[in-house]
Amino acid sequence: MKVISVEGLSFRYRRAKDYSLRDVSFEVKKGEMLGIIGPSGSGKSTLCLTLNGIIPNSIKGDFEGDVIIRDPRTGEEHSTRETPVPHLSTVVGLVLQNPESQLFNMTVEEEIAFGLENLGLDRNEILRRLRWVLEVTGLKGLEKEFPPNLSGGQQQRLAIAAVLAMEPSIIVLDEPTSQLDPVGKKEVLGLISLLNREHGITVVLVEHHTDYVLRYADRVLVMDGGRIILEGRPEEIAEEAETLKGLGVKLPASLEVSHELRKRGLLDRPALTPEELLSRLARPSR
Ligand SMILES: Nc1ncnc2c1ncn2[C@@H]1O[C@H](COP(=O)(O)OP(=O)(O)OP(=O)(O)O)[C@@H](O)[C@H]1O
Repeated sequence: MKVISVEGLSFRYRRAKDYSLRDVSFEVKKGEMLGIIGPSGSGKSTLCLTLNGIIPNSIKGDFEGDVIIRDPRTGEEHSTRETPVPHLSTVVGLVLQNPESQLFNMTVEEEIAFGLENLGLDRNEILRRLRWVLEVTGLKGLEKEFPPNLSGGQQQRLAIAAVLAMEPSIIVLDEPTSQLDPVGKKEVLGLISLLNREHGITVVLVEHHTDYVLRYADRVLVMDGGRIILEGRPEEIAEEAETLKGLGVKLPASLEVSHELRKRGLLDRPALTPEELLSRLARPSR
């Protein structure tokens, strides 16, 4: 079942000279993890903002085409142009780069409960969701903490927890690890995999870590100049190492090495992970 359908989407910010998105079309199926990569300024963040309706409802500009979100629980379809953002955010949750910009309550539990109180849920339902998200995001025991006192990884997990409490079926994350140290990155990427694999949440992930995207995403979009220039499974995208390098996208070390070996006729296809590269190099047929 398709949960996101983007059709002929173009967007130009108010007063901007150029379009930031140009005739973008793609679909996301229920339970998929879609990775989005591309150079800086290629339109990845703008695309994320269109998926929960912030563009064009709150950030206005010239908007053409359609973004349709289907709630797999009810089967209802929402055109983002015609649906208020608070309603869409119960189907599509959005997590941004900088966790601090998303946290504004005095304690972890208030941060998580905030959106739920606004939904008008009763106390028992709020407590049920609070317990669940604290457990899933590994923040149990930190309920009374002041969010700025948490580590970067914990803060970003809290931002994800607050989004998750709305029980969206889709989560869109725009470079959620870019402000984090290596430990924080690992925590957050681990949580995203868990949500996708164990909890069936559909994930759209913009991530500079191409190694993670190529390892875990089901499908990958590569953007440049507001357009989708490549779309495929990670193995297919890995075949385009030269194009990615030309765009300035940082390749995972295993892909970089296997690309060079392949150019010299020493490997028949690219390796997505160090484990794959090592096991193929150990075999006579590569
Ligand atoms: N609020 C805005 N007003 C006008 N132009 C904007 C605005 N936000 C982004 N842009 C422009 O839209 C284009 C796409 O930017 P966007 O932030 O979506 O790219 P990105 O791929 O997410 O980049 P990065 O990886 O650096 O976050 C850029 O040319 C950018 O300057």
